[in-house]
Amino acid sequence: MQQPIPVVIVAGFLGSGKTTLLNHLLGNGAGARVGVVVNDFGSIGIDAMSVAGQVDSMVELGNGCLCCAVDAGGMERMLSRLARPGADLDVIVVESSGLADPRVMIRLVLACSDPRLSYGGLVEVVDAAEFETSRARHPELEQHLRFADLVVLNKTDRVEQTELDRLHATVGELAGGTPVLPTSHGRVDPSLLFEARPRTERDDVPRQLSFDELLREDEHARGCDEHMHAQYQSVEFESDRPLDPRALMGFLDDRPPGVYRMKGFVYFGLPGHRHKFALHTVGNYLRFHRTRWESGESRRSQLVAIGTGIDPDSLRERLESCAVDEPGGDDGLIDNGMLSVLRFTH
Ligand SMILES: Nc1nc2c(ncn2[C@@H]2O[C@H](COP(=O)(O)OP(=O)(O)OP(=O)(O)O)[C@@H](O)[C@H]2O)c(=O)[nH]1
Repeated sequence: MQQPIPVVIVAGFLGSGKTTLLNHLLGNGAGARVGVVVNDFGSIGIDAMSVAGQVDSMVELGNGCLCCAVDAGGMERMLSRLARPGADLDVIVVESSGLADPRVMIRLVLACSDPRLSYGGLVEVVDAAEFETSRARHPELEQHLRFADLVVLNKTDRVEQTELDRLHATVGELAGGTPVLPTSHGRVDPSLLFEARPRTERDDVPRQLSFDELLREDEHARGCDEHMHAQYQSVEFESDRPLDPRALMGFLDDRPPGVYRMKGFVYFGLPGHRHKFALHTVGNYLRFHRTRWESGESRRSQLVAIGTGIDPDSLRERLESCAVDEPGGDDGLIDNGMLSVLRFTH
């Protein structure tokens, strides 16, 4: 019989770099056929749009956290669909939402009885620049490290070397001996992940909580209220009208309180700047990336804001006020506002 397809879970807090890592794997997999399950917390599938086109086979689950929106049967159906004969996948990567509980994700994969599938390990992505702030707010993030088979300490370019060394040690300690790989932009050698042995097979690594304990723990039965995502909300905004760059930058400089993460695509519609601009904010971090519109894709902006205590109406109102009928307006200024966007564009 053929070897079962390993199912690797990629988890990590909001904006830590999971999609970036996934895209790196897809682009550098040395010919490996990769199937993907993507899960967005918001109802607009920004992550799915960010990986589409590169992946051999994808299942998308939007509007809810995989760990609560899907039961074991649902997970098995999704994975079995990807593992269908003919798809000939080498690995399936499940990218969980930034608010999912990795323990639940592991349990869902382990509960699959399809012999074509096997659990391939948990990769926990940590944002080096935001970790200390995030774990102060969500101490459960420390626990998540303990279930990882590999911790990717991402965004090392955003911290000083001495701080990085300190973080590396702290994360390593919290992860209880699991390897910690410092990197930037998710540039992890794919062979590390596709060959990662699942935790069930590893007896040499000190653990604070055994795998059986993890499985026995019925924390999820206590309900979703105790998960991080119960505290979080997502607010979606879409517009067919172009957004004025100066107005949008004004909004981004003064983001509504409670917004931790924003992502999506922006259409400015200005001459020379008609690309699809991907927007990401994580904490104070702000970046645009130029991407391409698919052929036939309508030129529009789609944004998702994720955070706590956001007033959805006022957020949408403020974004709506950035939309214009005619890009560029007629103020006669040479700088049409794009300079401030381009300063944050990579
Ligand atoms: N400076 C820097 N930016 C990074 C790095 N890795 C990812 N980013 C950026 O961080 C932002 C968020 O990255 P994503 O890969 O979308 O993060 P994510 O974990 O998938 O986000 P959610 O799915 O919303 O939880 C994007 O702008 C990335 O380009 C890195 O190593 N360094």
